[in-house]
Amino acid sequence: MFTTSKPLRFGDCDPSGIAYFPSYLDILVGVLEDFFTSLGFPWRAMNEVRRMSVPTVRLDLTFRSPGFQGDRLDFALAVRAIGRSSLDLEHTVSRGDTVLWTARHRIVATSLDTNTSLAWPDDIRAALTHHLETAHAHHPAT
Ligand SMILES: CC(C)(COP(=O)(O)OP(=O)(O)OC[C@H]1O[C@@H](n2cnc3c(N)ncnc32)[C@H](O)[C@@H]1OP(=O)(O)O)[C@@H](O)C(=O)NCCC(=O)NCCSC(=O)c1ccc(O)cc1
Repeated sequence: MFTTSKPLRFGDCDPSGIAYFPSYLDILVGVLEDFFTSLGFPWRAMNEVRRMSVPTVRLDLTFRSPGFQGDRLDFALAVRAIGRSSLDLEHTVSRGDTVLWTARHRIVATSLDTNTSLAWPDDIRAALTHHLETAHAHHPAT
C-alpha cells in the first residue's frame, strides 16, 4: 500500500467550497506520479530515457461523501493485479475516518515511439510486484 496526503485547495473547489471532481483527477495523477517516484521510476526518466509512458485506459470512480476546501485528502493506493502491460490499482481517498471516494484504475505501459503497449520492464515489474496485495488480487482480464 502506498499512502500520501494532498490538500484540497481553493482552486480545486467550486464557489460553494465543495470539491470540483475534475480536480480530483488531476490530484490523482499526481499521486500516481508520486507512487512511481517512490518505486524509483520518476516519470521524466521513464519518458525521456526509457521512452515509455503509463496512460490510463480505465477509471471507475465512486463518490461517497463531499470534500471541502481545506480538507486534507489521504490517498491509499493498492496494487491489485499486474498484467503483461497493464496494472490494476485501487484508490481509497479519505478525510480522517470518512471515505470521500474510491477508484478502480487501470494503466498500461506504452512505448512513446510506437504508442502501443509494452510489457513491463523486469525492474519495474519487480517493484510493482513488491506492492501487489494478493488478498483481493484478481486476474487483470476481469
Ligand atoms: C494504451 C494503448 C496504447 C493500448 O493499446 P494496444 O497497444 O493496442 O494494446 P492492447 O489492446 O494489446 O492492450 C494492452 C493491455 O492494455 C489493456 N487494455 C487496453 N485497453 C483497455 C481498456 N480500454 N480497458 C481495459 N484494459 C485495456 C489490455 O487488457 C492489455 O493488458 P495486458 O494483457 O496486461 O497487456 C491504447 O489503448 C491507447 O492509446 N489508449 C488511450 C490511452 C489514453 O489516451 N488515455 C487517456 C489518459 S492519458 C494518461 O493517462 C497519461 C498519459 C501520459 C502519461 O505520461 C501519463 C498518463
